[in-house]
Amino acid sequence: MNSELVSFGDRLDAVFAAYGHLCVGIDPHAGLLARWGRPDSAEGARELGLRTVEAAAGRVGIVKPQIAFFERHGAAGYAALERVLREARDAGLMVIADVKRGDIGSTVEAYGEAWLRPGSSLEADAMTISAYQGLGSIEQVMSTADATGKGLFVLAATSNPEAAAIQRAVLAQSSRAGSTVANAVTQGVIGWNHGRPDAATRALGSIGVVFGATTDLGLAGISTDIEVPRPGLPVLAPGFGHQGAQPGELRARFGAFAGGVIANESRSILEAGPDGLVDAISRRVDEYGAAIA
Ligand SMILES: O=C(O)c1cc(=O)[nH]c(=O)n1[C@@H]1O[C@H](COP(=O)(O)O)[C@@H](O)[C@H]1O
Repeated sequence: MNSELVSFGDRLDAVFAAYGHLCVGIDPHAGLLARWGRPDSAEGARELGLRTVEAAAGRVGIVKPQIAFFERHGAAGYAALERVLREARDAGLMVIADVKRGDIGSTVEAYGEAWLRPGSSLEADAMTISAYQGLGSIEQVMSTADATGKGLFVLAATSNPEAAAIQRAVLAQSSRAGSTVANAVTQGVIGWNHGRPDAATRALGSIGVVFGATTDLGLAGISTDIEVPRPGLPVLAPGFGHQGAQPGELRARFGAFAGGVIANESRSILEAGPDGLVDAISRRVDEYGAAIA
C-alpha cells in the first residue's frame, strides 16, 4: 500500500470515533417511495437517495445504498445511483455499495473495478461480496481493496433465516474441516487481515464480514467470546430495526466483535419520510451511542 493512502480500516475507525456505529441504508422500495409521495421510478429513487444523503451528512458516518432498488430501473436507475454515490462521497459519507457480487476470480476483479476503483462512476468505499465460489476467488480483489484504501464485506452469517441451511453446514474437507461455512469465511477474513504486513499497527482491518443482527452467531458456529487477533474485524450488521433486532442488544449479540459493528437500518429510518428523517436518524444515533458505550 502506498504510504500516504489511508486504509479502509483506519477510515472506518475514524468514522466510529466521530459519528458512532449507525449506517443508514438507502433502499428505495416501491412502498417507501409511495409513502414519500415520490414516483416508483429512477427519479423517485434518486430523490429518496439524495434526501437521505442530505439528512445523513454530518449526523452519521456511513450510508449503504442497496443497488437492487436502483438496478430495477435499468440504465436510468444506474444514472440515479451514480449521482447518489457521488453526492454521498462528496458530503464526506463513507459509502458501502450493497452489490453482493461473487464469481470466478477474474470476473470478481471486474466487479472490484466497477465499485471500488478510484475514479469509477460507481466508486464506493466498500462493497458487499459473496465467497460462495471460495475465498480464493476473492483474494485478488481483497488485495486490490487493501492497495487502494477500499473495503469489502464478505457474507458470512446473514440475517435471513433461510440462510442457515447453507451457512451452518459443516465443511468436510479443507484446512477448516469441521467448521461451519459461516465460521470458515469469518476465520478466513480474520486471517487475511492479520496476515497484512501492517496488521499489528491497525485498529481495524479493511476486509470485513456480514453478520445479521438477527442471527444466532453461536448456532452459526461463530464464537463471540474469542480474542480476535489484531486488527479488529469490521462487521456489517443489517437486521436492526425493521427485521427486529434492537440497538440495546448489540453488545450481547456481537460480544468480542461489538467494537467493529456497523449497525445498518434501512426501512425503519426511511419510513419516517422526508420530513421525519433527520429526527429518526438523530434518535438512532443516540440509541447506538448508548448501546456501544
Ligand atoms: O449485506 C447486506 O446489507 C444484508 C445482509 C443481510 O444478511 N441481511 C440484509 O438485510 N442485508 C441488507 O440490509 C438491508 C436491510 O434493510 P432493512 O431490513 O430495511 O433495515 C437490505 O438492503 C438488505 O439487502
